Amino acid sequence: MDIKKVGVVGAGQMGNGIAHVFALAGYEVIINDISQEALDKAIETITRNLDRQLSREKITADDRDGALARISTTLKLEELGQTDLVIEAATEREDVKNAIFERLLPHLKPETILTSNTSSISITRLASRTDRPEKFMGFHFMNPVPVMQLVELIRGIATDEATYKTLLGVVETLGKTAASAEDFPAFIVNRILMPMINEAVYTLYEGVGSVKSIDESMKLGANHPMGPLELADFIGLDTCLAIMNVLHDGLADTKYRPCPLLTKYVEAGWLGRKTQRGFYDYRGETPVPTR
Ligand SMILES: CC(=O)CC(=O)SCCNC(=O)CCNC(=O)[C@H](O)C(C)(C)COP(=O)(O)OP(=O)(O)OC[C@H]1O[C@@H](n2cnc3c(N)ncnc32)[C@H](O)[C@@H]1OP(=O)(O)O
Ligand SMILES: NC(=O)C1=CN([C@@H]2O[C@H](COP(=O)(O)OP(=O)(O)OC[C@H]3O[C@@H](n4cnc5c(N)ncnc54)[C@H](OP(=O)(O)O)[C@@H]3O)[C@@H](O)[C@H]2O)C=CC1
Repeated sequence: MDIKKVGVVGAGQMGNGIAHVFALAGYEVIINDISQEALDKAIETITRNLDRQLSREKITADDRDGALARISTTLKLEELGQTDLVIEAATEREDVKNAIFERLLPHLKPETILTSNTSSISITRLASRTDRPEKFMGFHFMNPVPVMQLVELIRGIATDEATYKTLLGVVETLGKTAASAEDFPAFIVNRILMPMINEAVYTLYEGVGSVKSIDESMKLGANHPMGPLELADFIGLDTCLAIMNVLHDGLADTKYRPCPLLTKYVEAGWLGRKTQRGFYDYRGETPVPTR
């Protein structure tokens, strides 16, 4: 199938990154969100990140202007009706995603491929609630999308070969690398990454180390580009907790139990960078550890 027009649902950090890379690769992109403020912020962020790529000579001014001209935004989900591919990148909650698909489906062309950027939720279960499980896939980008090379492709039990091949081709046009993962809780990257982050939170909770010493240890001792707590703040603590809950429920093993301290931060609304407070406080000039 020839993909030209792409719809992105959810204008958060993943939605804006996904819109950015598709527009830069020449696709027409329409972004939907429930909040006008989120849509405005997404355009602002995309512009800033394109400018950054321009200043580092990764792209030309024409590339930047072309990409921005190919992106539009809407509060009306039905305006995604004429797209060839939809990527749902809204909040990591199954009820939110199901409600989006339910409202969107009556407006979609029958041949449109429907995907979710979910970090952890069963693709088979999400697909089964739609009218096109054979044209439904997990399309999992990594954060920050313009920088990270990997895209995980997750086939549900009913996904057909044509859909998989189309998305493989799309990943190639983005200049990224696809890895196939089976449809089990949190797929590959988060099955491995999230228990590490959760363990870092336990290490903090049990007083083995401070925020600073835990992050420094993993950066300088294991060569990670970010410490695990800094990375958790970057991903979003609500998303980290949601993924741990999917692992815990889906694999029924106590080794995946979310750390109570992670739960407490989420209960406080301290979700990391996106709310300016998490394991670090980002409200000043430089991030300050909160413990
Ligand atoms: C939760 C899930 O479901 C799955 C996930 O995504 S898990 C999260 C996966 N992501 C990670 O693990 C990220 C780990 N962190 C990193 O790799 C790095 O810290 C980082 C790439 C984010 C930043 O790197 P850094 O060296 O500290 O910062 P910085 O020098 O500003 O940026 C590095 C490059 O990326 C570019 N960049 C950073 N963010 C960018 C963005 N949002 N858009 C465009 N370019 C960006 C910079 O321009 C810079 O480019 P050059 O190499 O050409 O100079
Ligand atoms: N953060 C990460 O590192 C990664 C996240 N993901 C996945 O991507 C998805 C999005 O995550 P992320 O971008 O971080 O989350 P954010 O919280 O940054 O953004 C989510 C956006 O979706 C919006 N939204 C909520 N409900 C709806 C709806 N019904 N219709 C349209 N938009 C809606 C939110 O609006 P509002 O704020 O008003 O609620 C918000 O703007 C999740 O499934 C997550 O698991 C995948 C890879 C990496």
